[in-house]
Amino acid sequence: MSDDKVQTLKVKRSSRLSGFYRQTPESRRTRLVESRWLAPEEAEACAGLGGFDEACADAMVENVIGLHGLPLGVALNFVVNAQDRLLPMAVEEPSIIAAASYAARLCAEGGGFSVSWDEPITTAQVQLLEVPSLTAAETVLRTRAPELLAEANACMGAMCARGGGARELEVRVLDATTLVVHVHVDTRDAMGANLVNGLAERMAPRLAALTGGRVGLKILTNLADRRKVYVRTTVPASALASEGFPDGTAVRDAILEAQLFAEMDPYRAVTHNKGVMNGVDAVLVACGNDWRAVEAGAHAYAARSGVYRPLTSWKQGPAGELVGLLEMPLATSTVGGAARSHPGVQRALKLARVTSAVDLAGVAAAAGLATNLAALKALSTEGIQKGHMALHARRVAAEAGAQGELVEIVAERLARERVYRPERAREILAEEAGRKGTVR
Ligand SMILES: CC(C)(COP(=O)([O-])OP(=O)([O-])OC[C@H]1O[C@@H](n2cnc3c(N)ncnc32)[C@H](O)[C@@H]1OP(=O)([O-])[O-])[C@@H](O)C(=O)NCCC(=O)NCCSC(=O)C[C@@](C)(O)CC(=O)[O-]
Ligand SMILES: NC(=O)C1=CN([C@@H]2O[C@H](COP(=O)(O)OP(=O)(O)OC[C@H]3O[C@@H](n4cnc5c(N)ncnc54)[C@H](O)[C@@H]3O)[C@@H](O)[C@H]2O)C=CC1
Repeated sequence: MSDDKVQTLKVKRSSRLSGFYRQTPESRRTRLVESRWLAPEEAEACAGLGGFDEACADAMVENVIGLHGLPLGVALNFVVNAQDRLLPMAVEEPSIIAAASYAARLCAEGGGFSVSWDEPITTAQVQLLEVPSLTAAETVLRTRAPELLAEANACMGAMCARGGGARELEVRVLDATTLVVHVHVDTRDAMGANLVNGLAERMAPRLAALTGGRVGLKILTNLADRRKVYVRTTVPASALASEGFPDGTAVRDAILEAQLFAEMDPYRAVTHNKGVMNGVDAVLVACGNDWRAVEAGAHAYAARSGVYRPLTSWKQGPAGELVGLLEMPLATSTVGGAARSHPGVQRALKLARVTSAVDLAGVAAAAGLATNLAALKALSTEGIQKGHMALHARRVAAEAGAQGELVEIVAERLARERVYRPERAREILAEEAGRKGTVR
């Protein structure tokens, strides 16, 4: 066994880092080193732009004129499949990381998150138009499927050697003369977009020759419904009690009502799902994944019945507990894409102890179930404004010109007054700066 593995077994890292949010970024990094989540040099490398520079950026996209930063935080308290995890989150919106950490703490009281997943299948679509006989085309494709899959695998030896490869060929009829051929490929730790797009282009002429059709588009589908992730969590009703809401069962019932609202009304379901994507996207962005692909797939999946529905479901369990489930397509990667070219991505994956693409999908989905729970709990009790705006107040204070400890002082006063206007922030700042004799 490697030294690293022995170390991992000896040191059980906790994701509960009490008081973390009251620390400075620098002392938080030190804390991650002390608690053995990061090596000292990794923690140091997180500072600033984390080693991301113009040369990296210029190699990544086109027409680069500079860099664009986002805050990188960590969500605490996650226990996923009985293992403590810290989740890196890159996001511009205040209160999401706090919400994820808060809900993960509630879920930890019921044992955390149980996560499972499908094989990492990415699907290529080859469109065939003007097919003379759909019946004959379907028959020939089904008969030749083993041979076509073998040919597909012959052009991706390295992927097959990793345990991936083409798994199934599916034929779908779109109209009287149009077929689409799906090639389902296990792409292991890659999202697999470039791989299956290349495969679709290679296979298309042969598919056209076999069916007599004309080749149309050749591209993956982002409705990755063969690549789903499943998360379950349980929160004891007693854990839901909070200041001003001492009856946890009443909070649970209010969350169940909120769930019903989302099930009955697509206008509400969209916002409900935005609360899920708050957590999912923040983890995906930190880990350099294609969140647009995941977003597109998630919403198509939410509407698969013909009506847009919530991605999560909250129910009452047999012992009165709150049981939450999330099922969604989640095509992730730990190789390829930005993983190669962005130094922060490798660090984020390491901090989260991500072992594979499906593992990343599992923790991102756990984050999504958590942010959904936090939002529903806030909405069902004190309302979203109190917690969210209290954190938003820090941004208002900073925008008004507050620096250092004055950010917290001004933000606290804004939150107490429940007024978040920039002019009020400037007034408070002038008072506080005057009181401290501080030049801002
Ligand atoms: C914001 C909280 C967590 C406060 O909630 P609270 O009850 O005031 O928190 P607390 O002081 O009791 O602390 C509980 C834990 O929360 C975390 N926490 C607490 N404060 C911080 C902080 N400053 N920074 C980092 N973490 C924080 C931290 O983990 C802490 O545990 P501790 O470490 O003390 O043991 C709560 O009000 C909440 O979850 N609100 C929901 C916020 C939210 O969903 N924001 C997203 C923006 S709104 C939106 O986009 C989605 C929405 C709402 O439209 C979706 C929908 O409609 O369904
Ligand atoms: N509609 C969409 O979603 C589209 C997305 N894209 C973009 O394509 C990129 C993702 O495509 P990929 O093919 O995943 O990336 P990629 O082209 O960087 O390929 C990843 C490669 O890594 C190699 N690899 C090394 N170790 C591996 C392992 N353990 N498991 C699997 N592969 C391993 C394989 O050769 C694999 O093909 C993203 O940047 C995405 O934004 C591109 C076109 C369309």
